[in-house]
Amino acid sequence: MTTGDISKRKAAEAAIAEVTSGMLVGLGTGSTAAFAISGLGRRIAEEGLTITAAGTSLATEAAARAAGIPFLAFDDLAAVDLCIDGADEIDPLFRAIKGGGGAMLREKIVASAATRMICIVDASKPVETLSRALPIEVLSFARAYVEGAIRCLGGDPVIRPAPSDQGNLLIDCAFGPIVDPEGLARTLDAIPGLLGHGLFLSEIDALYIGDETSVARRERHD
Ligand SMILES: O=C(CO)[C@H](O)[C@H](O)COP(=O)(O)O
Repeated sequence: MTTGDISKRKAAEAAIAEVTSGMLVGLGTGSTAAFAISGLGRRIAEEGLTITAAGTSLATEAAARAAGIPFLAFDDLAAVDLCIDGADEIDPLFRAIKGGGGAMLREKIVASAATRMICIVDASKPVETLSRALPIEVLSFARAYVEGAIRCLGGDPVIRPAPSDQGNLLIDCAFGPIVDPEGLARTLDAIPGLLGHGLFLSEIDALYIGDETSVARRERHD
């Protein structure tokens, strides 16, 4: 296991300690969330933990089912007790870029439905200013229009070769340092045909940062 994997696993293992029987747990997508899924499967087998899960991608659903975690159909999801998910970058105000795995649309729905969201990352993810390319999900019919709108905003759109779980286009948009994430999110939310983006600005309540030997836990204090 790489150093990064050890760090991700430490963050995930610390976060799943917050899960208690009876919860509906939103499970994220990606390599860090995968450690949370396997850890919850282990707790179900060893401790008799009883939970139901909702997933943020088809890959997560398959992994959860393989781990023995009872799963709710996505379109039956209305409210989630606790969401546990990774991030690609997160700033000191708990504003994050997600969607490296292309799952940010479902991730945003699950996070928004959650009473509490925990973000689990390794030490490479915290940044002062969000700046990595921002993933967006786009209706194929609106591709040229949305690409043009992104360029007008100073972004450089690059289409991914594979579509989203919903069959839509995934486009990474490099904006450079994002100094006003709230303003950019408002602008993106208003573009017709743009179905979702990876800016998570208010959803995250707690952050677990793992490294090789320890985990730092921080709570959001608004
Ligand atoms: O947003 C995501 C997937 O859409 C992931 O949480 C994000 O890409 C982090 O992935 P990893 O845990 O593999 O570093």
